[in-house]
Amino acid sequence: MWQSVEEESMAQSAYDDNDAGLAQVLAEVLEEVRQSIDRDINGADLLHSLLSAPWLYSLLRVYECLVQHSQDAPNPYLPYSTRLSQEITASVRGLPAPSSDAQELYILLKSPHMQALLSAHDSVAQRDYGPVLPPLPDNLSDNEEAVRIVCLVKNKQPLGATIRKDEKTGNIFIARVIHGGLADRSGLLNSGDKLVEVNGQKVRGMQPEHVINILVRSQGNILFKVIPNSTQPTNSQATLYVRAMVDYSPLQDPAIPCPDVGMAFSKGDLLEIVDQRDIRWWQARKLHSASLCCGLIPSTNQFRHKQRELWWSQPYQAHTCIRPLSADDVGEEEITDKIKCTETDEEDFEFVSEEGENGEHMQGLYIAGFRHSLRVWRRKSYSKRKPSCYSCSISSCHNTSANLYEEVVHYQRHIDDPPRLIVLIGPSGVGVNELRRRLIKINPNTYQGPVSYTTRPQNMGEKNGREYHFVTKEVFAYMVVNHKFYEYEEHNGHMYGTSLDSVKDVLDNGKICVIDIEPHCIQSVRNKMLKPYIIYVRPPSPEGMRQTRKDPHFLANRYIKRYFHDKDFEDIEDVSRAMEAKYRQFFDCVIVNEDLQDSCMDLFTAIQHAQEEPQWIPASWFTPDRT
Ligand SMILES: Nc1ncnc2c1ncn2[C@@H]1O[C@H](COP(=O)(O)OP(=O)(O)OP(=O)(O)O)[C@@H](O)[C@H]1O
Repeated sequence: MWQSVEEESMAQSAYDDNDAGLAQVLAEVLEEVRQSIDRDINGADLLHSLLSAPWLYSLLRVYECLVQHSQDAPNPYLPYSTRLSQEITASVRGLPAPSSDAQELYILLKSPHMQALLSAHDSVAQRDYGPVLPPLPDNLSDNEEAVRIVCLVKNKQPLGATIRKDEKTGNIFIARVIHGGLADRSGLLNSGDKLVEVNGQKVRGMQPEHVINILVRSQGNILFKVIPNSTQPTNSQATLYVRAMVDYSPLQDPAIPCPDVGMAFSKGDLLEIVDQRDIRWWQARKLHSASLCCGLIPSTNQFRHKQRELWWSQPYQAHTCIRPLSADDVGEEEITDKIKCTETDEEDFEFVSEEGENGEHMQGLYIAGFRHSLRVWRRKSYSKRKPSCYSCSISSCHNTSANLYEEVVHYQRHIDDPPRLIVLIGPSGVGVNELRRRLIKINPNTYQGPVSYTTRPQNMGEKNGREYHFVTKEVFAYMVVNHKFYEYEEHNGHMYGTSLDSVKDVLDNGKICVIDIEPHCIQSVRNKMLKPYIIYVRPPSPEGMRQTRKDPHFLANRYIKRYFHDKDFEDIEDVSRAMEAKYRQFFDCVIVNEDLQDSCMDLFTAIQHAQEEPQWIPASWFTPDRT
């Protein structure tokens, strides 16, 4: 704190002035009177004897003690900041040699405008801005002891609670209080509380819609009379973090008890589940979302409910926010399931069942592709391909995962852990190979690809274990049957495959293994050992592709190169859209490959991020035993 020399001396004198006692003043007056006696002034003698009287000095000492005490001890009745200011000034006064900063603080706090400001603050802070509750009615009978009167001030936020009606008794209950909502934050309304009155109107026997109308029409304060639920279930379960595996929209879910408090989410969203007390409907919020208020999401029990076929046989009925609930309604058997994505799509089913099936089945189902060796085939195959996962509608692709959610944990790779596997995915032609190739070329000591297996004969100049592991058909078949490959296929009568062990070899050598795979192979590499970080390479718009892919060409077959055509760009965009719709829940990162240099930088940054910063990974990959 800076202070001029002049200010400093003023501060010192102000401090000294306040310190001068009355005794000093009296001593000076006494001296004056003594001089008056010498000058023979009438009455001076009398005044001198009066002022020198010991009792006067005793009185003065008592007075000074009282003054000192009142200055040192802050007034307990003063409001907080004024009192604090007094405490500080008293402490400074008590210092034998206060520093210049302490003196400046003293002057500041003693200045009239600062005291006025503190006083204004205290008077505002002391004012009660809460609503004034009306007095309790006098005529409350003895058996109404447990009644709670709750007054909430209506604002633009929803109440954050739902109600239900017990059809047998006509009673209205608070069905659910949403975490982070107005009712929850008040702490005064709980699920199971019986609603007796709203704004003086008895609600028993009313339809829930009618009660809602009363609430909607109310202005300002809303007065609830409730009988608290004495058996409040405690939320003992810890917060659960999950990744959504499907898209969900409460507005299209006929089974949700109240679509208005439902929370929509998309595949890949990270959700924080804060309340699982209701076995069918959990309360969750999206991670990194600005809103603290939770929403209802279907629980995994709801999803797996055995009666879900029942729902499909029933006509769709739009639900209002308030659903009358009969006593029977609470029975689990009555609740119908509603997750649209449980619908079995034959083609889709075929697609996911691939994992874990035996080799022959896999072969018959799907032709995997090796981007680095057989991309020609894949490009051709898009145009020939029958409607499959790439072209089916988004809704029919909901069944990619058998689960609604995947539990996740925040994971920070330990320095001694092997690097995470880096997986690149993208529609053929988007530039996955180009990016991977450049990454490895720039830093071959850090990045490496796995060596694949093949049954084709070894060419001149090739070395076993460098270009390929050259194996017999029998060995290859044995490896297929034993699920050694995460990807394999036949080309020109020869088999090609990449094994999980080849990937592990690279990782065990401390290098970052970078692979590019077809998306349907994701599940083959998603495991605890490899902890893959999946990067999706997305094409820019067709116009962006056109601008950046003027010169590049791709191999139209093994020997002939051809330039991209407009149709290629449209195809790439279509395939990309379908791929994302089906698999985006598995993507950890998305890179739009427009400018090649920028994309290389993005890829490099993403890989660094994956290896060095905390990431959400499936809980099943986590090893808790590391300290
Ligand atoms: N951002 C880019 N700008 C310009 N050209 C690019 C870009 N990305 C890739 N290319 C070029 O596009 C062509 C196709 O790229 P690449 O072979 O990597 O595709 P791919 O996704 O691996 O598909 P496939 O597996 O079918 O080959 C190559 O000639 C490559 O150099």
